[in-house]
Amino acid sequence: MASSSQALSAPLRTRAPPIPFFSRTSSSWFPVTNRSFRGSSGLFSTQASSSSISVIRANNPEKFSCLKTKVSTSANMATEKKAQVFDSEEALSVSLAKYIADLSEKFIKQKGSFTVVVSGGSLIKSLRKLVEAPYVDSIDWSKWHMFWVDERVVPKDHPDSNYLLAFDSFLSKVPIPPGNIYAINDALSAEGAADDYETCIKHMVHNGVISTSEASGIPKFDLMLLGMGPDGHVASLFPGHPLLQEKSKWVAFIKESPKPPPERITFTFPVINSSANVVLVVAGAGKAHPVHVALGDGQDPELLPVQMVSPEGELTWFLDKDAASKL
Ligand SMILES: O=C1O[C@H](COP(=O)(O)O)[C@@H](O)[C@H](O)[C@H]1O
Repeated sequence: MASSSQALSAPLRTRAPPIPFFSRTSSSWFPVTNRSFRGSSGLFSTQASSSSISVIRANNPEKFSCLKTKVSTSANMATEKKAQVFDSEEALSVSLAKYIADLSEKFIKQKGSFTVVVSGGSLIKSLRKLVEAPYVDSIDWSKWHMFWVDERVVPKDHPDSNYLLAFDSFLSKVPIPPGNIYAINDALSAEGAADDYETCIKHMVHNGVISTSEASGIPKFDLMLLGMGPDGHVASLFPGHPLLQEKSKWVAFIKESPKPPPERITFTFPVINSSANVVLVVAGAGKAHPVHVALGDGQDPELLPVQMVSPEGELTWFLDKDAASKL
């Protein structure tokens, strides 16, 4: 990475690996031109409606059931939602690790790299089986490129940092090259950090590490691993917030997050919905309502952000039985 040699200006725990920052002063940025943003197409339509749901009992005894939902997002486009429901969060994390390892192998074979976006929160704990045998040894970590769907604007050694959370339970246990870990620049303001991260993404698109959607030119990550809050928020996109409608920025900032800390940066729906694969990992009874609204016939007075997740590629839900209890 052009800027990977730039030293961290913020204090970091000594055990944290050096991570690249993306500065506007770098001479290596290449502006992405001739790329059109997707307009108000059905891909991030807010009016998704279920057309068919089938529930299949899976063979795996640890797996409670498998549910497939075909969701129409516009007259001519459809995203198939797949949901797997597990008896326990433990069983969920075992199956999630295999799912990710299989995708890693497929993309590395196809294109020589694997671009993975993670959220913060409980998702990170559900990745724990990936850093155990057999995956810790079988995955080609050197080909991984890791990004964040959202980050809190706090120093990297702050307990609220999504980077620190991922570092402690995941990054510190696998040999992803430090230059392939794209954390935000925590020395900047929220606005500055969002701009800087978008510039980083453009650079990675330009150098071919991140693919783009043929339809829109928007970055198309190989895998986006999302959590969801009890209010149905994903990334730092909260119910009723104007950022839900952001269509031109790839990375936006928020200074008044309803969930602390208030200052954050986040990928926007055009980027989330360009992904080749989105996985929504949700566990716990406290999240049963938004799951019911997004996948079943539950109602909410307002459109939940999670209902707007409708990627070009595949959307797969990993649920434990408590989160799926209202389905
Ligand atoms: O604040 C955030 O919350 C969501 C959901 O977190 P969870 O602990 O309820 O799973 C998370 O996905 C996001 O990355 C984070 O910044």
